[in-house]
Amino acid sequence: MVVGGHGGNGCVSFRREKYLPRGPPNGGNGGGGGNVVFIADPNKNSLHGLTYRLEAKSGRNGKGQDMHGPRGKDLIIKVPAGTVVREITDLSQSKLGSDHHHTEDTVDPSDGALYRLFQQVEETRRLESENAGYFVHYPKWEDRNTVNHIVFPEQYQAYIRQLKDHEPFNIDLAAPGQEVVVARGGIGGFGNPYFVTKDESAPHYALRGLPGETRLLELELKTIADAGLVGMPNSGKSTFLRAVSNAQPKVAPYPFTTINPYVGTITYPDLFQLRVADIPGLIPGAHRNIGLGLTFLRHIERSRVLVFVIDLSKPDPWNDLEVLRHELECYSPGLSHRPSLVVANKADLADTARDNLNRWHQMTDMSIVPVSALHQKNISKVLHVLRSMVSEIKEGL
Ligand SMILES: Nc1nc2c(ncn2[C@@H]2O[C@H](COP(=O)(O)OP(=O)(O)OP(=O)(O)O)[C@@H](O)[C@H]2O)c(=O)[nH]1
Ligand SMILES: [Mg+2]
Repeated sequence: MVVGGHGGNGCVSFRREKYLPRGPPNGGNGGGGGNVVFIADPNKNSLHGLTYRLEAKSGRNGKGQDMHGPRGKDLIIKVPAGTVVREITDLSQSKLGSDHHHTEDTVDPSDGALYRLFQQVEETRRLESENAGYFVHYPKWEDRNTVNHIVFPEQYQAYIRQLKDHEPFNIDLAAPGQEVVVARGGIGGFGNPYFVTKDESAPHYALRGLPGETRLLELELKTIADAGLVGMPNSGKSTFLRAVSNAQPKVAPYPFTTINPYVGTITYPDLFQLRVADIPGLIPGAHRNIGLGLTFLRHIERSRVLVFVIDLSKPDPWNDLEVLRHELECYSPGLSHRPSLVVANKADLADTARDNLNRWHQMTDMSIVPVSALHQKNISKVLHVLRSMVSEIKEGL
């Protein structure tokens, strides 16, 4: 939930001087509330550490002697580049909620918590619209002031209109440095000098500040990588990423070691860099979300080149490639045709791997690069091919 800071109230006050007991009005305006701002930061890799309620500071109230209240401080939140921000106006629209699972890289409270948050937002909105107390009154003047005829300042009206009819967000913070105000701070109230007219030289009222915008947002990190490692669990994707990049994802001899995408950077000798995402393993049925498949498929969608990592020591490794392609295609038609290369891993496991490779070569003209990620054999061949593929795509953009 994001909440803009409350606007400070305007002040009702009059100048007091020794020989001038009822001086002109001099109440300051309230400061506007701070905004909640998201900014895409290329150095952030996950949404960890974000709290469920992000609230900017309120503006201060105006004071006598024409002292305007200072604006509330903005709350600036750095999110990873590639974060998609969606506003939830109706729980059934929630993309993540409907996947019935929760990953660590998304701010995605359990269904119950999500529902409660949603109710809170609705409640806040209701109170805002019912809160008719727009005015601050001079002490004991509540009953004497007649404010029904007062026309609100245009800025104030505009803010109220915008609170009522804003379009729900759906923003892709893809570009580093891109920023968006996700909840605006409320406008500050006007002090009593604003209401001076020729008939009313001493208004005994001022305007209250208005609440900031309150919104319920859903954040999803869609990793943008040059290449994504796509493979069955345990095929050696993480081992491969460790071998080629600065990243140190966990490697273990069992499936689903990797449960969150992990992005590593490969630096070539001439300092050219590529970002490679280690994506959790896919299994048959992933497009129906089996094995948390949908979350992982989303990350694949954002990789320019797909690197299929296939365990060459298993029987019929080519079947794995077909299963993976099928899952990609079912998730997003056309995805399986994205530029790709096949890394046949565990080529060091002698007998089966060599036979498999020979048979595979006979079956297809596709380029299949045998490697041993574990022993770092033939890795440079993959890096060479990968670089030329990515460069070609980038030049074409
Ligand atoms: N012999 C051999 N074993 C390998 C090779 N590459 C990876 N392994 C082993 O295979 C197992 C799985 O490796 P990981 O890198 O964790 O596999 P993964 O594809 O990331 O697995 P998930 O994260 O579960 O999807 C580990 O025990 C690795 O040591 C290789 O080239 N040769
Ligand atoms: Mg892994």
